[in-house]
Amino acid sequence: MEKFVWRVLPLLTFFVSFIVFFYLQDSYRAQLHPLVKLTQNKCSLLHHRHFWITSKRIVTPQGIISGSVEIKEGKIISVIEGYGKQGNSKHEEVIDYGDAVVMPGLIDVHVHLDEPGRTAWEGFDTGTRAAAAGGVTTVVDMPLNNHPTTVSKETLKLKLEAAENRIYVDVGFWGGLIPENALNSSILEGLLSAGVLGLKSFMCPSGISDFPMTTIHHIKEGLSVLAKYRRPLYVHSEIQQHSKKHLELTDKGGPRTYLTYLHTRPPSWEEAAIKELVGVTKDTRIGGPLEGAHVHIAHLSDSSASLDLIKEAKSRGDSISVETCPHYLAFSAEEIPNGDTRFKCSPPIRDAYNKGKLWKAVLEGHIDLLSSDHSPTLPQLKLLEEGDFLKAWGGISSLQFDLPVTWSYGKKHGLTLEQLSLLWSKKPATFAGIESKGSIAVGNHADIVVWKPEVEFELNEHYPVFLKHPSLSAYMGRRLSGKVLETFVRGNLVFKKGKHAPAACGVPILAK
Ligand SMILES: NC(=O)NC(NC(N)=O)C(=O)[O-]
Ligand SMILES: [Zn+2]
Ligand SMILES: [Zn+2]
Repeated sequence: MEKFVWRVLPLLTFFVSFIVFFYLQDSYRAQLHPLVKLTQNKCSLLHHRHFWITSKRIVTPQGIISGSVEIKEGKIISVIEGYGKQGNSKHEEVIDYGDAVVMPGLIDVHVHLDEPGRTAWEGFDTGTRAAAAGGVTTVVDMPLNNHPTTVSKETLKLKLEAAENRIYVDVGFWGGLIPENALNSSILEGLLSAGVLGLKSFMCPSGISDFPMTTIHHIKEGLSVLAKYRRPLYVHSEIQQHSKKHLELTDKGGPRTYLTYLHTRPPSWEEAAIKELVGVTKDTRIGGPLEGAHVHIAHLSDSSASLDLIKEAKSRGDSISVETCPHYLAFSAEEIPNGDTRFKCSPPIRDAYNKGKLWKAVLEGHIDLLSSDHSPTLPQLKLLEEGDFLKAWGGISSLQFDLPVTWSYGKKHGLTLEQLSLLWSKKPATFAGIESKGSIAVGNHADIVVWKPEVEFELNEHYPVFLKHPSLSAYMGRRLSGKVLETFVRGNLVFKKGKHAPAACGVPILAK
């Protein structure tokens, strides 16, 4: 027995010290170099910091090439022609994507993440996981629906605290322009100095009590501060045109009928707002009193008079731009089923004729960029059971599907991959002032989506949707083409084959 103990004991001691040594070494490393450990092991599903991506279809500012992109420490350091080729720095890992499309990650500048305060509606964690799964590598968060709203440097700080270690893609922030801060330039300057990328205001009630609407007078005040910072004003451009009495008279068959809702918010609301705005944007021209300021029209739905006003202002040299959203390009009023409040948004989805004209404007370059206006809520506030279009929350949930939806509907209208990339990456980057993103070019962040435009899938209950409330999305049940395979944010592989990287390593983007 004693002999046996003497034989086993050294072996046992060896094993125990072996385990203790590795345990201690690991925790020692973790304490000394937490960032190094995080970067190498958790931020990315790929453990290389210097590698190549090669594909037969890479969307670059010079067109689609068959070639390779070299990525080092989160940045693009070279782009060369020739599938499978490596430049001077050979011997690095090469990821071969064959004929899958390699494109700049999408930049969605109009997203309501609702945190802090209404995390039950969405949140930084769920919203940015959904973004990563959809090839969206940057989102810019709206200043409302979160509580409190982002209208001062103090409330921006709450946003930043809530976002810490919880964002899977990079996130910028819009600040809110409301009557209170419009009349107090020191609050606005504080908010802009704290790093919001620009301001957002509403010309009609926002549906959120601590985000009151602004008149054109407040907007002028806001623009004079923004001119100094050379940052844009983002405007929900609708002005209420008639009384409640009038709304009742135009009731087209009760609150469950989509036409009833459509008639409560006619295109004349958008036209009235844009008319007032272009009266002010003339001062943004070079040499004008508001030079440096810029007005951006949120979610344009009317492709007639409103669009003409914007085109005229642009041709006169005003600093103005406009976006529309996938839901105005995918759906038309005629096809919205009675009571299906998933489709309620403001301004409303209009008829098929309007949609056709909107596509034409997109393809001809009159609409500068696309954004989701992802604005979820709780299922009970969407009134899915009741189906009351007048009382339900207005907002469409779509963040994860920006790419396949735009592609599926756009390709029928002749949308090219280069146009898709301009509308979803380059133009939004320029508008938001984040020039280090938005294109596959040397020196830029390696924010990349790898996807297969030809692969079709059905958005059914088996599809992995990462949004907080998948059932709210108007796209559920649709068959789409364009499957996202992998997403890189600053060289970190944050999403692959339905899985996210273990740690949320997105960073806040603050203007300087
Ligand atoms: N409070 C909101 O989120 N409003 C949004 N609602 C929509 N679009 O229906 C918006 O951007 O106007
Ligand atoms: Zn809006
Ligand atoms: Zn919105």
